[in-house]
Amino acid sequence: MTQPPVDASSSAPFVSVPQPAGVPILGNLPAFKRDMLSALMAAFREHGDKVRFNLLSRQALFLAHPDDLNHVLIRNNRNFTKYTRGYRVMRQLLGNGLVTSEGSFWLRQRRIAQPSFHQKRINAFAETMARVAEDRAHNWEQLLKNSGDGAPPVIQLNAEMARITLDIVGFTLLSTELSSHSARVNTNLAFILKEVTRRIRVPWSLPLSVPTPGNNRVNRAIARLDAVVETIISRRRHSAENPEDLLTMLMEARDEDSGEGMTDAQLRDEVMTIFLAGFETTATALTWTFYLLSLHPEAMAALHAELDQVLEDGRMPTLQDLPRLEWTRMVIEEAMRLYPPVPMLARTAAEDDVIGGVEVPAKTFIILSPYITHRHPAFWDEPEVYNPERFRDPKADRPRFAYYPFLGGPRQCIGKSFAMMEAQLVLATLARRFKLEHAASTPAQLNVTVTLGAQGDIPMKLTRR
Ligand code: HEM
Repeated sequence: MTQPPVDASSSAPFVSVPQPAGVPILGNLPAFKRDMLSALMAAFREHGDKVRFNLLSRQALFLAHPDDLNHVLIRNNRNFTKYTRGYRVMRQLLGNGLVTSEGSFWLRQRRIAQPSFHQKRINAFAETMARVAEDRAHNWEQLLKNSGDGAPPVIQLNAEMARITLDIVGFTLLSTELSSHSARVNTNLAFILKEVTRRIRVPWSLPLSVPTPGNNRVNRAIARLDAVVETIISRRRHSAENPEDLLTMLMEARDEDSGEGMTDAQLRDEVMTIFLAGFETTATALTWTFYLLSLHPEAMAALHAELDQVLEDGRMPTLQDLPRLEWTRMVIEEAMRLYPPVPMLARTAAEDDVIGGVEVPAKTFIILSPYITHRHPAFWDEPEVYNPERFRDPKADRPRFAYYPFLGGPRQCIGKSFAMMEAQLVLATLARRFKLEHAASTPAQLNVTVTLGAQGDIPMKLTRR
């Protein structure tokens, strides 16, 4: 379902877009502060594809229709920048790396990083990805052995997945073993992402330099992550080895004009970004994939049947197996439809524009949400129902932005192919040997920060297949 063609001369003024009722002065800000994703969903259900919000002094426009997403992310992408409050807070807390930077500086950094993500390069990571998952599988075997004939051991799913994906990013992109830092990176990053979200939702917050107890806690978490990043960089600087990885590319990059390399601070920000973007997201995708499989035994049985057929004699999966691990791909894609690891994104309109027939003034804050568009009833039958079959045909007749867990356009996730290959290999490696059953009596609750995690963690009973 596409929207009627736009005739700019007959476009509707911005104020004609429906707006949910808010409170005096603060407008819709309190509803956002309480639960932004639910506020967006309620507004979408009531008002449809475009909803206007009043956020204290700023006007925001939420867009759910794939045509409008195409306009913002591709057609007129240059007009939609990351100069938003959210990215500013992320920049303060996590630095000015690939995710948060803008303009010619971003483009230069993206060009430096791009070769590390070429398909050929990524293909060479397949073995490492499967091996890291296999190492974790040995650990799970040990847990099962230790439990003997007693109650099956219970693992914390997200922590397990984060450990695996952090190690994969470490070995493949930084040639560094990171699992010993896993708990520290996980805890501190989770805390910082929560803080980023809190700061975005309040009208103002004190700069980090003001030593309040809250700021001190944030600064300590940043310092702990910094210490891990600094160890990685300084070890490399003092090492005789020069592996062909992303870290080397970043360290050897020279400015075309000045011939200068990146400053230590910039290098730190890029490595921190790889932490932020490269492991938490894939861990979240795998967590929801396993969780949903545990709630849908028929989907789990289909997965096991596929793995038994493709990985004869229970061998480890390889790069060559990926095209035949079709159901494995489909359950991951359906999990990312229902629980996209990045549930909401924002942009700022640099200049006046017309989006889907509506005049949008410069400085309007634009809100996008894969979580909501992935449930758009015009593009998804029974959107709340778990059904991996939707993804059997990769060329299914859907508009480009009906499904966009990795975004699209120039700012599309640089790690898209890396992440899909990693998720398929990790899921195949683990699911061919184990069955995970949800071990809590109540369903997992969402924890919405920059990413879409579960509150607490998701306990899973571990058994051998
Ligand atoms: C399932 C896993 C993943 C999902 C769903 C995901 C999703 C996304 C999304 C939605 C964005 C756009 C963010 C924005 O506009 O602010 C993004 C950007 C990015 N992602 Fe991913 N990502 C995943 C895995 C990865 C991995 C494995 C890496 C690296 C190893 C990575 C590195 C990046 C980087 C560097 C950017 C910024 C790109 C740029 O603006 O040039 N991501 N990702």
